[in-house]
Amino acid sequence: MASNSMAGLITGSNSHFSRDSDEHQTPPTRQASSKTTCRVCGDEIGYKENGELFVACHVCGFPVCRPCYEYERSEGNQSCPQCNTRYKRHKGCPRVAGDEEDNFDADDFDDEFPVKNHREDLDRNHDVNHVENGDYNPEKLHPNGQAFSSAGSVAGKDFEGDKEFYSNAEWQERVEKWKVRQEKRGLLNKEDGKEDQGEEDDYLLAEARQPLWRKVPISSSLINPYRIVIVMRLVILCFFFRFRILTPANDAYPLWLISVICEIWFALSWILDQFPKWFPITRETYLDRLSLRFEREGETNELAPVDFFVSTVDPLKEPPIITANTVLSILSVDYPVDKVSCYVSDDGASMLLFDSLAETAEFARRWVPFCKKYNIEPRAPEFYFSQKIDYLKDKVQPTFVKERRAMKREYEEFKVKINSLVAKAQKKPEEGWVMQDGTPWPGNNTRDHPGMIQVYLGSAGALDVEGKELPKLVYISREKRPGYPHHKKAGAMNALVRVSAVLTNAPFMLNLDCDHYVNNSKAVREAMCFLMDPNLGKKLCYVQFPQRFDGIDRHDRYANRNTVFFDINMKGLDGIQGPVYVGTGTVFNRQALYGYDPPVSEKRPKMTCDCWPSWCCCCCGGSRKSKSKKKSGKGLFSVFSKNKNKKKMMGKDYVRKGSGSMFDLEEIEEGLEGYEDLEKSSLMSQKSFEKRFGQSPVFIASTLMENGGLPEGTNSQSLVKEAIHVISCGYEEKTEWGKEIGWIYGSVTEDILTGFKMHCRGWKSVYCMPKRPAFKGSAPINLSDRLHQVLRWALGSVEIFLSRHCPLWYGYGGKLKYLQRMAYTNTIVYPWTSIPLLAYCTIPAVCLLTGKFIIPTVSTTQHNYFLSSPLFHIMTL
Ligand SMILES: O=c1ccn([C@@H]2O[C@H](COP(=O)(O)OP(=O)(O)O[C@H]3O[C@H](CO)[C@@H](O)[C@H](O)[C@H]3O)[C@@H](O)[C@H]2O)c(=O)[nH]1
Ligand SMILES: [Mn+2]
Ligand SMILES: [Zn+2]
Ligand SMILES: [Zn+2]
Repeated sequence: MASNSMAGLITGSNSHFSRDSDEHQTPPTRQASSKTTCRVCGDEIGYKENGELFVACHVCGFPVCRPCYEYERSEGNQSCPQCNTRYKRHKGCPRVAGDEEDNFDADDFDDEFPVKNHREDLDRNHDVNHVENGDYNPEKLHPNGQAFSSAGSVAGKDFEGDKEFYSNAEWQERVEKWKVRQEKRGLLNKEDGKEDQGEEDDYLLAEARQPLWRKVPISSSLINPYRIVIVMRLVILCFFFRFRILTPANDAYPLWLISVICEIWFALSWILDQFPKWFPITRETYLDRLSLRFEREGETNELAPVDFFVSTVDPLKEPPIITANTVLSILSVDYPVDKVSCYVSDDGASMLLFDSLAETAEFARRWVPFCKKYNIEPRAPEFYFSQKIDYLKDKVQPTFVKERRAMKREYEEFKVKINSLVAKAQKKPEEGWVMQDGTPWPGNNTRDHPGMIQVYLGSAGALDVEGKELPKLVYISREKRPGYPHHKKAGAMNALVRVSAVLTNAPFMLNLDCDHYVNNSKAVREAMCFLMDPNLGKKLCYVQFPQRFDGIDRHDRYANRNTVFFDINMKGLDGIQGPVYVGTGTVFNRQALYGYDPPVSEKRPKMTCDCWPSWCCCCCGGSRKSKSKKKSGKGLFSVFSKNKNKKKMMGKDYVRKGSGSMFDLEEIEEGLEGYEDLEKSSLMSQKSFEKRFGQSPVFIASTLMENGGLPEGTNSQSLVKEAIHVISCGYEEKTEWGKEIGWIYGSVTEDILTGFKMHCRGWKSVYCMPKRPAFKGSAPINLSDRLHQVLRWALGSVEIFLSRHCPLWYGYGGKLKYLQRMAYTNTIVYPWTSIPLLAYCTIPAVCLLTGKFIIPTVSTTQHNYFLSSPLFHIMTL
């Protein structure tokens, strides 16, 4: 089954080394060193009764004097001028209206934070204040790094009482590193500005600890009029129905009944549409803080790796040059190269795409360094070169113009090569396609072919022209056999999930359609501001970006832009449980796709089915045994490998050909002695894991690596073999793929279903709208394509409506918020509105033909109801 007959199968090794990143260095301007003057009025900041400096904001420590602080709390907008955090009440301060809200001020996720986090936040503030006052000094650390000496305490509390916080391993580690670096610095510049340097560092450290994102509420003066109009319209609707029901048309009773039913349906669908828009929010991210926190100078880069998925199916409808542009824009994203991998799924098994990718990889060796050197946007060459802007404007490098011209020429050459490949691919030769090395192309029959994988670039592959590493690029065509359902895009994505788990296993994955390129090279960083947030991140299943399009005519003839949906509905959902998944431009949390529940307080994720209330969850098995939880991926991995020979006894016809012994058992078994108990439990859980994830020990081991990464003791050759195994067409049989985990099957709008499943489990999602659109796609710009698309979406909704996943009755007892359920219901019942709409439109014609009228002659007041309803409809659209 497995084919590795392909020419030049290159595999990337998995060594991760960090690179000094010099492109993201924008240290914010330093604050004035004076910590005792008020930054609002310039007065001296006083001291408290107990002789300590007054601190207004416990989050950023922005220096503000007491009178200004009190003015701000009573008269102003009640929050810190720097970080916008709501001011907390100080001891001995007069109570101000709104104080009782203090517990609810931070954000909507606040109520779910474990109590400990609140404490952490508080304690962190101390330390920030410390920093702000120039007293922060790691030298004062207790040898065990657990407590500060209380001598320098300025924040009004004694540090001795707050030891728990400093036992936080992460923080400890950070301080430790910081200390080391500080010492190094000290050696380097002994005489000059050691103090200065320290202060600068203090400031950066404080800045890095500030929140990575902020919720920006939409001002009530803007949103309240809308709410009022909605309520008014609701009231008018009630009057309207009262009137309609009390005045039946006796001579045309059936007609009247139909029209009232239609009207009730319209009213209901209007309610479904309006109410999820009640609490819209927007969010702001702070990329510089992300960089300060995770990309410290002289330390390993701690940003989380991301696997990019691109799906393609038909090289004729989705031209290879477009796919190539998408791939190029991914390879050149502004992110550490060793943390980016790009997986291209080819459901069309086309040699054209295969060859185009080889060319693309070659071109990327010149394109990527060019993008990074001149920081250009967008990094998809086709769209970059067709921009009609003055590209000379803010460019200072003298070489830019020359290099740009050269690059443009090279891109044109590249395009010519791709076009000639396309031209060659127009007519399939009788004997099928033959690869460059003379072997026949395995995918000659697109419905019956083996799985194919080809790895380009990456650390073991080609370097760019400047000798730097490039992200890994992987071509994948999953196995297709007659009789095996392939489940379209959902099936392709699940294959990608498994291949990427085996080859790179990044904790986050970005999913793009082949016609959606990265328009903002910092998009992944934007997503990381949420996903790497220590509190929010663990609860997020994905970050959704709006879908934006190129090449739509000025009047948006076919309503491709979907402004109401992407700029209003989605923001509304963001204020509830999170935006729906729209199929592209989404960064996923890998754990969420594996069907786990979001972590509850301290506990590790557990698995439950959400098809029934929680009392039945014991039947689903698969919950992880507590013993195995603490094990590293390496250990569990070896447990599975060890039990390989037991598989036949378990009644499964699991035979893998030619995979041989992939892992050095002797070596990884070390340290397992004395874990009899563990072995038993993991044997049991192994079975349930296989039922869930399928029979790949490597894949199962990878699911246990909570922060991603590959288990130790693997080699890339055997990993590629395993990758071929996990994309075989029978792999998903008798597993939960597509049912409970990964992309969910059963609808052509698999995206709605997939997002819905995760929200039902209690995950949240976030809507991220950077100023520069993160991704851009090409929308169908001819009528028939657009109609097909809209029809397909409607059919997809109907499929969900008729499936067991219908939001009307699925997942009660779970954690789906009711407004969220309303929104999902709206997205799947809308196609049905066409029926009452049709009926309603024919009623007047029937009335005219039969001469019977369903509306009695109306008085002036009744007339007003009729008039006001459409009026309000226009207003609340
Ligand atoms: O068998 C298939 C069929 C489709 N695709 C890919 O799926 C994506 C979306 O398909 P397309 O035909 O372009 O659908 P659209 O209606 O344009 O896409 C929107 O609607 C889809 C269904 O809701 C979502 O999956 C998409 O992400 C979203 O952009 C494309 O990248 C395809 O290459 C496959 O990989 N395999
Ligand atoms: Mn599309
Ligand atoms: Zn002041
Ligand atoms: Zn502040």
